[in-house]
Amino acid sequence: MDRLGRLLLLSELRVRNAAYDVSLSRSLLSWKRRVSSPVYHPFRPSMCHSVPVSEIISVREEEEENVSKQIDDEGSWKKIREGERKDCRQTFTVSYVERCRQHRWRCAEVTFTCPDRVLCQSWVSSIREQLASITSRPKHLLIYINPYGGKRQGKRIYEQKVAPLFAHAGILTHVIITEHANHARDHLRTNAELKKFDGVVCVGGDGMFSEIIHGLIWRTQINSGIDVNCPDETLTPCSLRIGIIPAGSTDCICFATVGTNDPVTSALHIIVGDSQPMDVCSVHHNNSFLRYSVSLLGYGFYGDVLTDSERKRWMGPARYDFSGLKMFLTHNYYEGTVSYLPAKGIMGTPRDAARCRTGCVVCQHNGQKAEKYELDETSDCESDGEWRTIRGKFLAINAASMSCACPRSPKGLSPAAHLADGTTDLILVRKCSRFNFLRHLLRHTNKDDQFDLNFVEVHRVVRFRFTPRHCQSDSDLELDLLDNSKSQIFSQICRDHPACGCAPAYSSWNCDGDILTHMAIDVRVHCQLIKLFARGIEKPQVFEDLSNPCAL
Ligand SMILES: CCCCCCCCCCCCC/C=C/[C@@H](O)[C@H](COP(=O)(O)O)NC(=O)CCCCCCCCCCCCCCC
Ligand SMILES: Nc1ncnc2c1ncn2[C@@H]1O[C@H](COP(=O)(O)OP(=O)(O)O)[C@@H](O)[C@H]1O
Ligand SMILES: [Ca+2]
Repeated sequence: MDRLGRLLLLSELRVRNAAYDVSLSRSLLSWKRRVSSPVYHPFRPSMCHSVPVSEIISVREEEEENVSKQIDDEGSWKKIREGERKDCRQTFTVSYVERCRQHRWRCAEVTFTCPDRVLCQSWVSSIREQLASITSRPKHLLIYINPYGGKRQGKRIYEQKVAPLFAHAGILTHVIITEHANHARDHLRTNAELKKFDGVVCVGGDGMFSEIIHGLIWRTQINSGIDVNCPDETLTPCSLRIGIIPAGSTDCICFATVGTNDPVTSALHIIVGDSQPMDVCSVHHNNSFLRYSVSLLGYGFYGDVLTDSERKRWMGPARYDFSGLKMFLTHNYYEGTVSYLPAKGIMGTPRDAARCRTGCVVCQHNGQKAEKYELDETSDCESDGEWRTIRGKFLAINAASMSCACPRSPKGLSPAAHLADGTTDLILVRKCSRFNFLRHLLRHTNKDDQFDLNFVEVHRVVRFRFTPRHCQSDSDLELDLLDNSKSQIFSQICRDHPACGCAPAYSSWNCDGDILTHMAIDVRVHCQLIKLFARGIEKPQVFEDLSNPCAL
């Protein structure tokens, strides 16, 4: 009955036949073992537990079987029908989030036995009331499943691991199994009745997530009358949150926002109604819109790996390792010009030791700053800054709008990048020996700093442009994918015959796992344009007991 954490209910109930003092406040459900002597028992299992109300999944009432029976006149047990005995003991079971190793969440349960039915109902209705007052929880979700993503397990993962949890939490779902590429994107753009839903969930990989954001962002801009072809437009943030059930090959967006690629953990973050804002880059070519990106925009190495791996989809996720090794050995470099606008007046640098974690203050600070710039039309943050230009030969040009942590590289391409700070980390890897490039790559997998090498530089930017060296005229810029792949095939042959001395002129951009059809691009970061059902990676709970009010 109050907002100050005072108790709504306090009763003596039983858990596994032991007496507990159970209390409910607006924020916490706690149960503490009653002890006759205050002597400390070092070997007794933890006697006090508490669960934030925000992490309760559901509560259900059930009659306790053995107490609802009684011996009849002939001396045998008979079951009593509901309502026959007012004092029959009742139980209620609370399902809640339990944290396991490596950021995994599981659904745990505790059953409380009440001395009578009235008290049991009072507990169940009080907990339900508290849950109903959490307005951030989704009630109706639109779900897209890519049956061909990753190891082709999307449908099975959803049906076996996720659907039962959503049903348990009372979430209604509308499920669409995609029949072709861009099915989800086009459905979101035009057909989906979005007003009916509190969120969209994709079951698949980064490519599938990309489809969802393209559908949602496009629809939101059209509804607000925004010209998506103009790179200088301020985009309208999407109101619907997006959930990711990982069932793809890299799943870096899920890994970098949750800390693990685990369908149950993701489903639980959706159920509890988490919200994590995220930056989105818009990619334009000559004032026409190409794509959005949230994780990696990579030219050179990662572009070539993706182009090569697309032909090996049948290999599943292993295609990236195979093509990665092949492109490492091929060792192509590309000439071009990169211009960028450094992020000014923001907190954080790409070489920070601190990481973007749940409730990140850097994201909050920079997010508020970006919002202020957008409200104040007289100050244009971009004209305040100064463009810088770098010309050179690069093995890789990567823009990481977030860490891009994934199981292959748990710290990611840019370990200190932030999910929602309105910037992207531009990483330039200049032409170097194979040995040095390997050193750089290996450092993605160990504690050493992958930027601490004299052929690597990294800049935190809000906008950048790239022009490949041989792209001087418009017709060159419009080289299509076919020409590009042809040039790669010929250059591959030339590479194999060093006498020719011809190196490939062009790579392609890998945009969140999609190949772009143009090389000359203009990229701008839009701070916190979308929201996910996630909370960022949680900091390890070292002093868990101290944060537990029962322990104090
Ligand atoms: C020697 C080991 C080097 C390991 C280097 C690992 C760096 C990994 C950084 C990964 C960044 C991933 C960014 C996300 C990209 C995704 O959007 C996108 C699409 O994902 P989806 O298929 O789930 O839809 N995925 C990708 O573009 C895949 C990129 C994966 C690159 C793997 C590269 C492996 C490199 C292996 C080099 C081997 C050299 C060995 C020499 C002895
Ligand atoms: N039913 C479908 N058939 C074929 N391709 C699809 C289908 N649904 C989605 N796609 C496409 O498959 C691509 C890869 O999907 P994704 O779920 O990211 O898996 P992966 O991580 O293995 O690449 C995406 O670009 C998406 O557009
Ligand atoms: Ca960012």
